[in-house]
Amino acid sequence: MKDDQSGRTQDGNTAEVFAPAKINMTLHVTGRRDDGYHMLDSLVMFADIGDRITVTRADALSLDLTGPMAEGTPPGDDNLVLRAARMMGVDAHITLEKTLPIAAGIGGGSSDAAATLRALSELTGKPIPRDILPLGADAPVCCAAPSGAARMSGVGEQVVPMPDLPELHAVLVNPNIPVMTTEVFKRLAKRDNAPMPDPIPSGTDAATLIEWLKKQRNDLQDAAISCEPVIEQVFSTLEVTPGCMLTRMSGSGGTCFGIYADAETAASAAGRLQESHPGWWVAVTCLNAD
Ligand SMILES: C[C@@](CO)(OP(=O)(O)O)[C@H](O)COP(=O)(O)OP(=O)(O)OC[C@H]1O[C@@H](n2ccc(N)nc2=O)[C@H](O)[C@@H]1O
Ligand SMILES: Nc1ncnc2c1ncn2[C@@H]1O[C@H](COP(=O)(O)OP(=O)(O)O)[C@@H](O)[C@H]1O
Repeated sequence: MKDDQSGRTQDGNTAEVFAPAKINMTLHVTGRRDDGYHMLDSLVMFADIGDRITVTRADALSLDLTGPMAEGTPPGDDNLVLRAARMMGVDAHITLEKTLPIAAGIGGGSSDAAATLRALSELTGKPIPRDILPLGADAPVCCAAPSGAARMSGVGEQVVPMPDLPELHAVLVNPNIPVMTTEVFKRLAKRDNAPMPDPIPSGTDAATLIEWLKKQRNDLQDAAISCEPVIEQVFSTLEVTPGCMLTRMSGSGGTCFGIYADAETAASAAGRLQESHPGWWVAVTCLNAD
């Protein structure tokens, strides 16, 4: 998601920043540090759907939640949007339009926090702090979202832009059951898996990238399924949609995605999925769109 497409506006008192869904196209767990955090190697892309943050200058810090997913979003001090504002040391009235499901493996909270940092920086001219990892392991990669896709490693603090990847047409499916990231990591059977091969292919077309992605993994999938077996049903339902070229889970789940050759095929698959499973959250999206 490039900056000029972020929907950011500024009139002196207000700034608005789009907080895209983060999709882990791959997620290799390569080790564990002494503090319990896991070493990751992940190719991350951003969707053209997400939440929206609007910040307005004010004498005190406050948060309004709107949007279809507002109800499940923590309204208090522990909301990552408020934590990001406190980290910036800026008082503002913040509106979070919540569209993404919560605890879904698509980085909603981290993306909201990163968008808040960018909006407040835009509003005040203050720089974004260098160490934003305390806002979550996904916060650094989400802060880099305007540059597009990235390879994330370390425990999430190392982010290398991947500027030359094609866009991909996807359907995201979440069974509307929150999955706790800590619990998924706890249930991992193997923690010392191979990283992605080097280099990640760039400058290729979508079909070549998809073939490469098929050989990569999300090492959290089995552990997430053991937490919430319905994820297996999400996979089997996605896999049989016409034109589905690849399925994977994002992050610690439970959102899974299918990749399709074009927007029409993806939209048709999404229609079928929503019809057969009205209780699931289904969204068509373009990943890594210009
Ligand atoms: C797994 C990933 C992959 O992108 O995505 P999500 O499923 O959250 O979207 C992230 O690493 C999650 O990032 P985030 O949700 O910001 O994580 P944090 O709040 O920092 O950590 C939540 C918990 O996950 C575990 N954790 C997280 C990151 C990491 N590198 N090693 C870990 O072991 C720890 O148990 C930690 O207490
Ligand atoms: N702005 C926010 N949006 C979503 N979740 C938030 C937010 N602020 C704090 N949280 C908390 O963060 C946890 C992880 O949510 P989220 O970031 O949506 O999922 P994930 O880490 O799976 O990508 C939730 O349990 C939620 O209570």
